[in-house]
Amino acid sequence: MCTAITYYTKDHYFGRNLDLEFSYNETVTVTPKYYPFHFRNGKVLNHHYAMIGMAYIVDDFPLYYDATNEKGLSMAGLNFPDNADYKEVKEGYDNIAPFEFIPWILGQCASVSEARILLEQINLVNLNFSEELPLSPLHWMISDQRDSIVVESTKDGLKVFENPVGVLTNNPTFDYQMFNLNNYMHLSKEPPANTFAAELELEQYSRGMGAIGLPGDLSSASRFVKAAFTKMNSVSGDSESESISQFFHILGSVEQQRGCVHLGEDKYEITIYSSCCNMDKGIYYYTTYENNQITAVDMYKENLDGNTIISYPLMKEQQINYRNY
Ligand SMILES: C[C@H](CCC(=O)NCCS(=O)(=O)O)[C@H]1CC[C@H]2[C@@H]3CC[C@@H]4C[C@H](O)CC[C@]4(C)[C@H]3C[C@H](O)[C@]12C
Repeated sequence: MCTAITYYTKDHYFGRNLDLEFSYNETVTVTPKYYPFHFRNGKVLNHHYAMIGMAYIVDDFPLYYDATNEKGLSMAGLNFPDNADYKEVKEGYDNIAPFEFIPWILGQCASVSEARILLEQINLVNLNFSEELPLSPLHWMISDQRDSIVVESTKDGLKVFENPVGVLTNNPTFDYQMFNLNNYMHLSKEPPANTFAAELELEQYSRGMGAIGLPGDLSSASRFVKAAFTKMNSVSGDSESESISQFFHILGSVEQQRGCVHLGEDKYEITIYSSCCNMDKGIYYYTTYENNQITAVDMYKENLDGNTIISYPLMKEQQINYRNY
């Protein structure tokens, strides 16, 4: 499972937790403007927006999990098991495989409203990358500096939801996640008043009691509520340091600690990495399960007029700042 969020201060930020029990060899990947994207439907994008994000590179193709382009448009794929339904190739549509979806949108669109136009033409097809990399059931959050939408291809067809919360987790479908927030409208960052029974002398014995009932488990429906509450009530300064610190704390509220979600045998879900991309500056920050220090890659330090993919392996070991050695 995963959680993606946006967060806006002076600048705009987009990122996610990637939760899983294993990892491919994903790297922070910059695709410059002249890298030719060959799509399975025969189209080629020889010139497109550059992008930075987390990708697993196979046969010189960047399989992006999440990315941000030069305009700040950002997109992340999150697991959507049993609900995702990809279609047969359809005449008259842009037939795009799920693994091509991020390059297709981020390569060509500068904003969510431009993405909406391409989405009207899109048919997500059931085409895998290779025998070894089968189709993954995904849904996507697409965000810019103002808006967020969620795209889900299910048995009912392709749906695009407005996402006023700027949060996405996994199952069930997005309309449920939004409706479910109604159940929590009584939660508050303020101390509670006694509305339980006037004759009882109930007491506020601790800070934080206004949000008693906020889910704390790691299911996707619960993470959606927890992340939404944390993000919507978030307060931080607007400097780069304050903004990204706050961002990682919001993601931290729904991170997976090894041991709490058992997947059989000796397998456990963990938050493999957490990312935070400054959409305006093209800087991709991340931490990993065993490296709490933030590492960053700045897209604009690369030659974006090039045609070959640039890839930075993840720093996965703790960088401890020993003070008396
Ligand atoms: C597994 C991840 C979602 C995390 C998650 O939610 N895990 C909980 C599982 S559960 O919900 O608890 O069951 C997703 C998110 C993005 C995905 C890649 C997208 C590109 C590419 C697409 C190809 O088709 C297959 C290989 C490919 C590299 C994909 C592998 C994998 O699928 C990735 C990493």
